[in-house]
Amino acid sequence: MDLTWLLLGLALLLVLAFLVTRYSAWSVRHVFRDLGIETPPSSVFFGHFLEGMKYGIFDVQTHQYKMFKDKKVYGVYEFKTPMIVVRDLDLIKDVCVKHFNNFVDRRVLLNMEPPFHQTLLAILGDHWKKVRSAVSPTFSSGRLKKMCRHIERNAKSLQLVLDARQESGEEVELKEMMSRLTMDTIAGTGFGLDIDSLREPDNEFHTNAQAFTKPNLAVFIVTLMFPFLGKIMESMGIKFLPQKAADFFEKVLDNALRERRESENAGKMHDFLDLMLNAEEHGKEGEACDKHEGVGTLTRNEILSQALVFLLAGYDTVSSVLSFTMFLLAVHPEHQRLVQEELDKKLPLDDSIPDYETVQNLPYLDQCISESMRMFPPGLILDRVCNQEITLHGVRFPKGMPVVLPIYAIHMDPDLWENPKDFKPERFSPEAKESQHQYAYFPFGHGPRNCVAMRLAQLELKIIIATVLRRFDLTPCQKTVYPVQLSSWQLAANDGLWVKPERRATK
Ligand code: HEM
Repeated sequence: MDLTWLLLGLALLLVLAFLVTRYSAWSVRHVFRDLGIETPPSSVFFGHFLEGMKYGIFDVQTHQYKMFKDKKVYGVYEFKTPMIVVRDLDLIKDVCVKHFNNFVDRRVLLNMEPPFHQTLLAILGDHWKKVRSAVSPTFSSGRLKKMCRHIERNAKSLQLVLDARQESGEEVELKEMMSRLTMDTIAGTGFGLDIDSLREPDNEFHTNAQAFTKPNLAVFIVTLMFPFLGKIMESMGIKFLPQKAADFFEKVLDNALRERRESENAGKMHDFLDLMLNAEEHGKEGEACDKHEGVGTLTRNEILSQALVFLLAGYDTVSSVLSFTMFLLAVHPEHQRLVQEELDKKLPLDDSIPDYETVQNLPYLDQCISESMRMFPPGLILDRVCNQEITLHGVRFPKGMPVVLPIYAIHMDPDLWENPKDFKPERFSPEAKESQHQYAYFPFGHGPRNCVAMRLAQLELKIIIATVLRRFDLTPCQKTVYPVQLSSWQLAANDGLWVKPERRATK
């Protein structure tokens, strides 16, 4: 009898939750009508989410973008949340740069647990400004030069691994290999740690980082549908990100910070850790941000959060661009040859690893990397939230409205890029760039909230690709599948990115 009542109660609760959610979804259907913004047909309950499930995020983004070809913006519903998608490039400039103060924040759907809840990606307003100014100097030219030795060390390691593969005639799946390499590089550039997951398949650092790239999508979807259930699940220990991996990194980061504090090299390495320790001297955990003594002071949680985002934001992004660029060059040998000719001309004729100075002037390699990030940008969309109502180019952005900038669709727009599916590095030659709209290409975002580590990322990309292509020809192999079939949910090739390294005949 008790059980029957319990089940009945539960069923009633579910029906009630469904009705409330359905009603609240109905109650926002007028938003775009009131704003005079068109929106593709959608389900009241799911919004446009089901289309994403059915066709995948890439196709849905480009399809909706094409539907409103002559409009500055259009609207989409993520379940019941209305969001304005900006497709006009001048309006994108206004949102990201000219009227940045109205659009400082990103949407924070699911944040990490303390102590990692204050990453640059997630924090808001003045708090973000303070932390961003403390972190930005990490990527000055002087510091980047010092970080370079870690990139060079890992490039050497990659060279040895590729030597072995080519001797045994094995093919290489680039994404897997580049993920390991990137993790080793981040551990070095960020924390002064020497790890070698390239040659140690079960490296703990790498395994835990991998766990972070496979979050619990069910938690994410349920939170989108019923935000209140997200909080309940969290309190029950059902989390979006794996707690075991978070605990592992908290320990690693605390150890790295402690060892550095006690080391005689503290303050002399000029890397991210030094900078964070320097900022830590004045900050006290628990203080409200406005009570800090000024810009440049950080609490322990702020430091741990930035350290973790350094790991996470730099991992999948850099490894994706490395692997897609090398893959595209393998399937387009004519462009690979041009990169190699440039390397042969500009780099010393020995086996040394290219360094900070030597990769500064490799324009054709730059063009190939840019073209690869146009076709396969790791950040598919950017978002901002309007914090103060504003009307721009006749479009009213109400306070609190999420604003989406569809990077992938813009990079694939045939009106901006002729035959956008073709790999043509010539699009980024100095002459071609002059005729491009400055806001038609933004793999690192735009404006004050763009990628804080763009220069480090570009340095890593150039050193690693130059190291590989100086010594090897990358060629297609039996497992190579081109054109690339992207997964529906993330920037990943369904069939992998397979190539064969062959030692160059000329070297
Ligand atoms: C090719 C590699 C990379 C790409 C394509 C990339 C792309 C991006 C994009 C699109 C954004 C959002 C920008 C915006 O909203 O306007 C971003 C933000 C960010 N990225 Fe990167 N990123 C890369 C590498 C890295 C690396 C190596 C790190 C760290 C070491 C990093 C750390 C961050 C951080 C902390 C933010 C948030 C910045 C803020 O809100 O102030 N990224 N990145």
